[in-house]
Amino acid sequence: MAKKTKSTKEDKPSFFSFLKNRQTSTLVATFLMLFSVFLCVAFISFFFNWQEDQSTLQQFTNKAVKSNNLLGKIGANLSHFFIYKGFGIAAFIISFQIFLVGFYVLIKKKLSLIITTTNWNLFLMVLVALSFGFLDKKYALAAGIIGFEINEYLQTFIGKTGLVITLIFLFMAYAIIRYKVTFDAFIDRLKEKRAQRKLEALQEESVATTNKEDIIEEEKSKSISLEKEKKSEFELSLENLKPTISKYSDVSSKKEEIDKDTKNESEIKLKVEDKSDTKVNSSEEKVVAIDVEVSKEEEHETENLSDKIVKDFGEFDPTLELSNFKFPTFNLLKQYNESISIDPEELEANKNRIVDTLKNYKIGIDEIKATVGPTITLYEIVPEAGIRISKIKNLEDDIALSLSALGIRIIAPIPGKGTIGIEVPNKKSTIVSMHSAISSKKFQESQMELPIALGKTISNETFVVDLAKMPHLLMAGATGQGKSVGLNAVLTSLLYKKHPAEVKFILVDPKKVELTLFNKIERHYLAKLPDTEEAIITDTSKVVTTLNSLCIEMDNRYDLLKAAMVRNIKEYNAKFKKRKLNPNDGHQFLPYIVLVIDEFADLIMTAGKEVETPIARLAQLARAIGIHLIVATQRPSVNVITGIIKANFPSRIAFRVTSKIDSRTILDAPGADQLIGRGDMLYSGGNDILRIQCAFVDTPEVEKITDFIGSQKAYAEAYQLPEFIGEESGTNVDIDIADRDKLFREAAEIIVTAQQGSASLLQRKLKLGYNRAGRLIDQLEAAGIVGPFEGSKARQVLVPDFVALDQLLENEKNL
Ligand SMILES: Nc1ncnc2c1ncn2[C@@H]1O[C@H](COP(=O)(O)OP(=O)(O)OP(=O)(O)O)[C@@H](O)[C@H]1O
Repeated sequence: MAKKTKSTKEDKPSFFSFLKNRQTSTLVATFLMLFSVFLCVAFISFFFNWQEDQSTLQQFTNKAVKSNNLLGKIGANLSHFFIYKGFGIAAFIISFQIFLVGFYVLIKKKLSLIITTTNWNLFLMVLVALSFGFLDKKYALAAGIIGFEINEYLQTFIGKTGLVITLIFLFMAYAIIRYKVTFDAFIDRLKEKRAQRKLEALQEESVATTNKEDIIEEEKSKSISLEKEKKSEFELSLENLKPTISKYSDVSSKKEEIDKDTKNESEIKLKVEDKSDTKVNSSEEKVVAIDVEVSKEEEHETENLSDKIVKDFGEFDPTLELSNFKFPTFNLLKQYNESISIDPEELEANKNRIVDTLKNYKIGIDEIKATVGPTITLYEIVPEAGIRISKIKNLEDDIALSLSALGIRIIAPIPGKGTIGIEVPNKKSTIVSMHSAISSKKFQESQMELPIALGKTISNETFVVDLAKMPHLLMAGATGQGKSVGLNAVLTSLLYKKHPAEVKFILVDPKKVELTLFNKIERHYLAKLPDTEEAIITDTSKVVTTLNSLCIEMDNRYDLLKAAMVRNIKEYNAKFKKRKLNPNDGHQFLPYIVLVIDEFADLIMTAGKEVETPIARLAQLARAIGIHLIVATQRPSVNVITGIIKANFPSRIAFRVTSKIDSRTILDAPGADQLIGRGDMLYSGGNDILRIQCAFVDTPEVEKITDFIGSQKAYAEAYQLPEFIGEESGTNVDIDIADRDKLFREAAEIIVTAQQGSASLLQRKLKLGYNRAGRLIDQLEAAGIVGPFEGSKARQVLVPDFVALDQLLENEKNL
């Protein structure tokens, strides 16, 4: 059937079947090619003579009229028809196409190809005519009437710009569809050129190292593959009607050709590899190719979870809850006239007295220099050569007596200077205001953790110390010498520098009146025990509970530090801010806690060891976890400031005391008995003793500051300290299993896991109120899971693991 159809098709005489005859086809081809030459010549001649020939066009048959066109009247008329009336310059494409058709016929190209190229060239001709028509009218001949008219027509519809865009599109469409010009092809061509250049360069070098051969090989394969692509593209454009399979077979055959061609190029490599086979030159070493496999780099994450959280949410900001908190302003503090008045007469008189007195003891002076401070003037003496300092030191009291002035202190020698200092009080002392201390650059710019502006030194410099470094402070002084003012100066400094989120105070004030003003800032800055009304502690029994609670807080904080694997609160908070500690594991930002105890002697008198033990424990251990103690006392006797306390309070402040013994108790040195009072103090930070005039802050100023802070938005409640259950709350009563808390099992597991029997742990982990956590601990004790109450220490856990816990609870049920 198929066969039949085929034969009928073949039998039907085709329009172009005469071309099958080789003679006719050659004839037609020659005619077409010559005709195209004829047209081309006529067209060229037309451009030079068209104006003169215009009149001859109508008189085609008139022999008398001659045409200037090289090809006579026929040439002129044909040119007029194709160029003037037709497509202008683009008419040359017709001449070219006719030549091409003739050529294709001659070489027996397929008819389909002839038709396709003809169509494309006609399309191109219209496009070119259109483009020329776009030019000015004076170039009308370039576009021909058809080009011009189509142009005019289109311009009325899409305007000039529209036409330009359309033309660009049509030209691109022509190039893309006909020649397959694509962006990829363009890139490939560039690559091909580059590869070719590299190949040439490498060949020039002709260094036969294996490495380079590989590169050449690579480049070659690249160039081959590119060439392949190029060839196949070319095939496609010419024979785009060919079935795909034939195209592939072509490519493979071409590949072989290419391989042959490129054989020379790969000569360098072949030489190296063939060495062993040919054995032409035995002296040449055998090169064994080595296949190097580079192990893949392990992938690494550039950021961990905490970095990601910090990136997304920023660092943790502890001040966020009270982000609008405003620090107290300077104008809340009173300003005094603080310019130190130097009275030359006074200076001269004092100098003479010093010189005369020393002369009495046969001590000659080489030099004397005076430094005037706010309360005292320091006279620095350089004794004559040969005078032993110990002599002056021994005469200290006598000299002071001879100078017959209150508050004289002799420093022999001034540490690090080799001079002798004699401090003589000024007749007119100057008040050092808290304003000047707080507003000083030194304080404002300090980067300390807990900066305190204590006052001014003899050289009138603001004295700023870091409480966090102290780490605890002992303050002593007889009544009315400026202790309370000193405490207020410490607290005020911290209020001016630290956000409520960063520091919390626990204030113990047995006198009940000194620190009451700070009640106003309870929810900002104070810490207190749960379920207590007043944050400021005035009751001795509560002091004991608070101290023990603080010990629990200390233990809890140490646990947190341990879990966070850091050594101190600063590192811990930095880690927490960087979101490296998970709040779900109980981690939280830890504020510094400053415990201030006024009238410590009173406490020791009433509570004795009960107070001393936790204070000593805190003083010994609390520095790393941000709990700092400031203890003030009127009576610095040895039974108040015991050895164990003294040992843990390296920083001490002594206001004026009544006896040398007291001075020795507090400072381990005399001098405090020689002070003049009213804030005149000695500060010992370990080795040196400095004389400082304490900054003066009056009660109305403190009131203004606390009012200023108190009027601002506060936290919902004061900072909660962990509850401490006194011994009396420990229970031995058996609690009925049925009455147990629902969370009993969970609580037991937490306690066993942590191996630490504390109510605060349960509070944290189970998010419970203190009372419920306390009850749970009682129940756990009754069940024999935790041991009895042990004071400030966490209870012992009696069950080592879950297996033992399960067993214990199972046994209970069977009872
Ligand atoms: N730094 C100072 N500058 C000037 N005057 C001061 C200074 N410190 C204290 N004073 C004066 O001394 C008086 C008593 O001070 P303060 O109340 O601090 O004494 P105190 O040691 O606390 O006494 P007490 O132990 O009896 O409470 C103040 O009212 C003030 O006039």
